[in-house]
Amino acid sequence: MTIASSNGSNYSQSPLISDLAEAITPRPDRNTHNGKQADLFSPKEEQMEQMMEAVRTLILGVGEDPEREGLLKTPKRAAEAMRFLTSGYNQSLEELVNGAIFDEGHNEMVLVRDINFFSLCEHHMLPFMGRAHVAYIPNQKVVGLSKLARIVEMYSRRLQVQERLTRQIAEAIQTILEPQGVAVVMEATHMCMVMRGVQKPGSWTVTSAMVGVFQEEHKTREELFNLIRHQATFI
Ligand SMILES: Nc1nc2c(ncn2[C@@H]2O[C@H](COP(=O)(O)OP(=O)(O)OP(=O)(O)O)[C@@H](O)[C@H]2O)c(=O)[nH]1
Ligand SMILES: [Zn+2]
Repeated sequence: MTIASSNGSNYSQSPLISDLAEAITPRPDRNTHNGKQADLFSPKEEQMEQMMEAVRTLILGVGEDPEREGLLKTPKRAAEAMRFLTSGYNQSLEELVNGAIFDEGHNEMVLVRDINFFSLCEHHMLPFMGRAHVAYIPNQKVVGLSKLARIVEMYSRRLQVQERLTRQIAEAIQTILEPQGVAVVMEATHMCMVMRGVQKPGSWTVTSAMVGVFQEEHKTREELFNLIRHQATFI
């Protein structure tokens, strides 16, 4: 059995080479200069301009003045922040794993507990955050431990619902390792339930996704939940 604990999110992200840019229809007025097609903006720059414009509209919408000194750079800052918070769209599982799969002949449970994550709920685009616990029972092959945290990071940095996020992490591990089983448990607090709406600070949502032996065997699930509950005293 292997247990690792992680505080997650301090590694750098992949460069932002945007797939999203392609999904946004180019604005002909921006691409035409003196009747000719001019490459004045790369898709990424154009997308950034559009996001900044949207933030200016929001600032106006709340009754503020986007020309006020303190708000002048806010559209740029907010657009860059949003890009970072959704940077998981620009990563792929293959790139992220980077071949770090090892044939160790290890067949006991591996658990990385307490992986911090931050995501955005797709309904309100407000943060939800908490801890992910990721376990699998190998079928000979193991993956580099940090890659489990990176998978959590990649799917978290998107517009999400917690249930889908939990399932996508489990499916990704199933895809890369074909293990005997995968379990993902996520505990999160949603700002859309805390700062607005029903306003319930202190509420935690727990979701799980169980695959293979974790789904089939009660004993294996029980072992997992004991390990998640167990407080580490050795660090
Ligand atoms: N299942 C699920 N629901 C979520 C998640 N994040 C936010 N929600 C919920 O999405 C629902 C959206 O409900 P709506 O009635 O369309 O929106 P709303 O009027 O803003 O809802 P309230 O939050 O109740 O004020 C709310 O119940 C949120 O709590 C999530 O990760 N999973
Ligand atoms: Zn929400």
